[in-house]
Amino acid sequence: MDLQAAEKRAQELHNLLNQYNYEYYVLDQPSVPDSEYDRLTQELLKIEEEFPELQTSESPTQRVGGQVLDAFKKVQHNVPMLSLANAFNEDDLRDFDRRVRQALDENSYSYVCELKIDGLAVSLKYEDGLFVQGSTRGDGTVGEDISANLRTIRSIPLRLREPLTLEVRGEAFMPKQSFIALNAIRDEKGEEPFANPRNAAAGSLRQLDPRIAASRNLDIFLYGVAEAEELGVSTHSESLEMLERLGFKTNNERKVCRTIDDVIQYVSGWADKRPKLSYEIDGIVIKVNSLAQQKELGTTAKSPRWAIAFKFPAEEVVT
Ligand SMILES: NC(=O)c1cnc(N)c2cc(Br)sc12
Repeated sequence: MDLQAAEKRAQELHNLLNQYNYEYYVLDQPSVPDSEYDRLTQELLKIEEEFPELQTSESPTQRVGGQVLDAFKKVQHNVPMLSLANAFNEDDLRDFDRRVRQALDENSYSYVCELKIDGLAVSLKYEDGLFVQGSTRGDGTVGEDISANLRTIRSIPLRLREPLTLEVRGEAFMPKQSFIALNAIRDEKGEEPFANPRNAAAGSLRQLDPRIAASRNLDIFLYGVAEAEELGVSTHSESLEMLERLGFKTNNERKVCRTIDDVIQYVSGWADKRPKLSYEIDGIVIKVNSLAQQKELGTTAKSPRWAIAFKFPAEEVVT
C-alpha cells in the first residue's frame, strides 16, 4: 500500500471508528460488535505504524497520550464559566420567578429544567470541528488545561459532525458503578477511598498522567454552547439540540416549563428518583429558555440572573 492509498484508507477508518464510538458511547446503541471495532482499530494502528505521518492528533488511536505532564497550563475563559445561585425550597423558587418577571419587559417567558450533574464543570474548544482544548472551570475566568485527560473520555467527540469552531460547556462525572469499583480497588491496595463520585472525577481529571484518567471510566454531559446566539440559536433548548446534532452527549432528562408551578412539580418529582440514576445529581438547574431574555436579565458578579440551581440534600451512595 503506498502513502496515497494509506491516507485514503486511514480517513475511511477514522470515519468508521468515530461513528462506531459515537453510537456506543453517546447513543448507547452500538451497531457493530466490539470485535469489529477492535479489528478496525488494529488496521488503523498498523497503517499509522507504517506511515507515522498519518498518526495525527485527531486519530481515534490517539485518545490516550503517553506523555506525563509536569503541570497544567492556565487557560483564560473568554466567556466566563458562571456559578449558579442556589434555591432550597419552593419559596426560593417563587422568589426567583418573581425577580425574573419583574426584570423582563414582557410577561411571556418559559424555563428549561435540567438535572444538575454532580461532577466537574469543563469547557471544550473545537476549531473547524476538531477538539483542540479542554479545561476546568477554575475560578470562572481562569481554568487549567486538562485536554490530555478529557480526550480519554470516549463520549467526547475528537471530531464534530459539522466543521464548526465553537466552545461548549458540560459536566464531567464518574458513574456510580465506576465509583464503587474504583474504591474497591483502592481498598484492596490499601489506598484512601474517594469520598464521592464528584471527588473521584475531579481527582481523576487532575492526574498529570492521562493513562490514569483513561482508566477511570469517566463520562460527560454537555449542556451549553458559549455565545450560542452567534451560531443562530435563540433558546437554550435549541442549544441542546445543536449539541446533539454535532455529536455531543446531552442529558435527555429535561423539560420546558411554562410556569414556576410546572418547575416546582418537576423538581419535586425528581427528589425520590435520584437513586435510580446511574450517576449522581445534586439538584435541578432552572434556566430562562430565551437567550435574548437571558441577555436582558444579565448576570451578577458571579451568577446569572436567568438561572438558579435547586439543591437536593447530599445523596447517600450505596457502596
Ligand atoms: N444542565 C446544566 O445547565 C447543568 C447541569 N449540571 C451542572 N452541574 C451544571 C452547573 C452549571 Br454552572 S449549569 C449545569
